[in-house]
Amino acid sequence: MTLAVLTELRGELRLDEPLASHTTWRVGGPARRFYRPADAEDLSRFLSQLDPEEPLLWLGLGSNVLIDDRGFAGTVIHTQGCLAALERRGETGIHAEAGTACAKLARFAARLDLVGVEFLAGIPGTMGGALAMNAGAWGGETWPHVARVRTIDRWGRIRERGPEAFSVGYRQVEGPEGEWFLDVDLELTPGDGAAAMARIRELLERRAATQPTGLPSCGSVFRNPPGDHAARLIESHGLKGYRIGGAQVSDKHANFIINTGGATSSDIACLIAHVQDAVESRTGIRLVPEVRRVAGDSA
Ligand SMILES: Cc1cc2nc3c(=O)[nH]c(=O)nc-3n(C[C@H](O)[C@H](O)[C@H](O)COP(=O)(O)OP(=O)(O)OC[C@H]3O[C@@H](n4cnc5c(N)ncnc54)[C@H](O)[C@@H]3O)c2cc1C
Ligand SMILES: NC(=O)C1=CN([C@@H]2O[C@H](COP(=O)(O)OP(=O)(O)OC[C@H]3O[C@@H](n4cnc5c(N)ncnc54)[C@H](OP(=O)(O)O)[C@@H]3O)[C@@H](O)[C@H]2O)C=CC1
Ligand SMILES: C=C(O[C@H]1[C@H](O)[C@@H](CO)O[C@H](OP(=O)(O)OP(=O)(O)OC[C@H]2O[C@@H](n3ccc(=O)[nH]c3=O)[C@H](O)[C@@H]2O)[C@@H]1NC(C)=O)C(=O)O
Repeated sequence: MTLAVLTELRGELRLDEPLASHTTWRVGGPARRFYRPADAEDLSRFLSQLDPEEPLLWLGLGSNVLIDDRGFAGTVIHTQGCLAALERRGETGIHAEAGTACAKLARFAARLDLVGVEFLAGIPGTMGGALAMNAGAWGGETWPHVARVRTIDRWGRIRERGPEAFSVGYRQVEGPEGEWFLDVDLELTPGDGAAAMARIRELLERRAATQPTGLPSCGSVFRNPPGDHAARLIESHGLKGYRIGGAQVSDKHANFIINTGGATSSDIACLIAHVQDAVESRTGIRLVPEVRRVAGDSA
C-alpha cells in the first residue's frame, strides 16, 4: 500500500505506533500503520483505499490480545474512544458503536432503567471486543442481548446482520469471514435502574476481591475446561507466583498473568506455554488460551 493513495480521510493515521500503550498487558511492538477513524463513513473510505493484501488487525482496548514484541506488520484499526456513539433506540433498545466502553454502556443502560447488562461494567474493553469474544461474567454474556449488528469488510462495505448469522458459544464467536463489528443494537429488559446500579457496584466489589484488577493483565489467560476452573488447576500445581522474566502468575488469581513491569510479549508467551505443559503433564488437560495471539506478520 502506498500512503499517497489514501485521500479525503478525516481520521488519524499514525506510523510505527507502539502497541504496548494500546494493550492492558502493556506489551507489543509497533504497528506499521495505526488508524483511528473519525466515524463509520470515514472508516469505510479508509478501508476501500487499502491494498486488499494488507494485513488488518482490529483493536479495541487491547484487553484480550498478546501482541508480538516485533509488532504488527500491517494496519491496526483502533476503535477505542473513537467510533464510540452510544444512544437509546426506542423504549428498550441501545445502539452502541464498536469503540464504546463496556463499562460506559452498563451504566448508560442502568440509568435508562434497562437491565441485564450489569456484568459488562467490570469488563475492561469495547463493545466490538465484547462481540468478538462473547464477553461474559457472573452468568451474563454479550450475545443474548444482541438484536442486530452492522459489520464492515476490508473493502469498506457495510452489512446489517442478525444474531442468527453467528455461531456463539463460551468465549467463542464465529461469523461471516472477513467482517468486523461496526456497531450493535442491543434489546434489553425494562427494570429497576437503581437496583441495576447497586448490582454493578456489588459485581465490581466481587471482582476487586478476587481478581488483580489494578495490575496490567489480560484477565483470564485460559478458558475454563468443561466442568473445572483453569485457576484451580494452575493453583493446585503450585504455579501461583511463578515467573518468567517480568511475567508472573498472579498470587491473587491463578488464571491471571501479570506484567510486573518490564515484561516482554515473549516472557508472557513462555509463561503461558510453561503453565500449559505443567498442567498437562499431571492432568492430561491442555489449557486453551482465551487471549488471542497476534504474530508479527499476521492479522
Ligand atoms: C482485568 C481484566 C478483567 C477481565 N474480565 C473479563 C471478564 O470478566 N469476562 C470476559 O469475557 N473478559 C474479561 N476480560 C478480557 C477482555 O476484557 C474481554 O475479552 C474484552 O471483551 C476484550 O475487549 P477489547 O475491546 O479490549 O478487545 P481487544 O483485546 O482489543 O480484541 C480482542 C479480540 O477481538 C477482536 N476485535 C476487537 N474489536 C473488534 C471489532 N470491532 N470487530 C471484530 N473483532 C474485533 C480483536 O481483533 C481481537 O481478536 C478481562 C480483561 C482484563 C484485563
Ligand atoms: N483500562 C484498563 O487498562 C483496565 C481497566 N480495568 C477495570 O475495568 C473496568 C472498565 O475499564 P475500562 O474499559 O478501561 O473503562 P473505564 O473505567 O475507562 O470506563 C469507561 C467509561 O465508562 C464510564 N464509567 C466508568 N466508571 C464509571 C463510574 N464509576 N461512573 C460513571 N461512569 C463510569 C466513563 O464514561 P464517561 O466517559 O462518560 O465518564 C468512562 O469513560 C474498570 O473497573 C477498570 O478499573 C481493569 C484492568 C485494566
Ligand atoms: C476474567 C475473565 O472472566 C472470568 C469472570 O470474570 C469470572 C466471574 O464471572 O468467571 C470466570 O473466572 P473463574 O472461572 O476463574 O471464576 P472465579 O470465580 O474467579 O474462580 C472460580 C473458582 O476457581 C478457583 N480458583 C480461583 C482463583 C484461584 O487463584 N485459585 C482457584 O483455585 C476457586 O475454586 C473458585 O471458586 C471468568 N473466566 C473464564 C475463563 O471464564 C476473563 O474472561 O478474562
